[in-house]
Amino acid sequence: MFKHVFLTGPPGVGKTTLVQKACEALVSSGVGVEGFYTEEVREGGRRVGFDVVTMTGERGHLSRIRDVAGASHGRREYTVGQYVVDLPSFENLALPLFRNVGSAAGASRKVFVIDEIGKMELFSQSFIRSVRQTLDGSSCTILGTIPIPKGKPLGLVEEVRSRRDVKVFTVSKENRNAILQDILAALQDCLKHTA
Ligand SMILES: Nc1ncnc2c1ncn2[C@@H]1O[C@H](COP(=O)(O)OP(=O)(O)OP(=O)(O)O)[C@@H](O)[C@H]1O
Repeated sequence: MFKHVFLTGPPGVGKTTLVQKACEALVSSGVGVEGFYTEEVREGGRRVGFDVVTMTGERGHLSRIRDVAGASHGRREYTVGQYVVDLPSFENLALPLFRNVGSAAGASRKVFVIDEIGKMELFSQSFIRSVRQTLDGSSCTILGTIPIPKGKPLGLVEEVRSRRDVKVFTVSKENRNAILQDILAALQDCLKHTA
């Protein structure tokens, strides 16, 4: 019996788009949706970083390329390739969402979106703890995304992938236009068991 649904697949294949379509359908059918997704930020045609966007429309930095990130002022820098992760900004926006969904009043018939559990997000130990708590919690269904394995295994990502209560869909260019109904069916099934 699955409790959570995760999408995986290569970068840019359409995971976030599917999460957004699934959320629209869930909201139309009366299911509450909370959480966040990440969105690339472009300036003058080039990608300058990523933002975290909550379901209620709040937005903050997740990362910026080095030349627009500003000076670190001696603070420890967390980087992924050319991107400098803005850990305080990410944590200020994302962590309160977990606290809310974890409360008894906020949890049932609700889907909590975590898009994504990736290298940048995993610099936050508080985020890792919050994800684990939500995965283990009794009444909330997660719709999340994880990257495909590449290079050094990412602890929490592999943990999620191998959990018996997580249904993982692998998104490809071939199936991305046909997989939404299967994702929604899996989520409805999860919700039946957590309601
Ligand atoms: N089914 C589709 N058909 C055509 N284009 C699509 C489709 N789904 C997504 N795209 C386009 O592909 C691009 C990447 O989509 P999206 O952000 O959903 O991918 P992603 O897998 O979440 O990427 P990332 O790994 O960077 O998070 C976007 O420009 C989006 O409009």
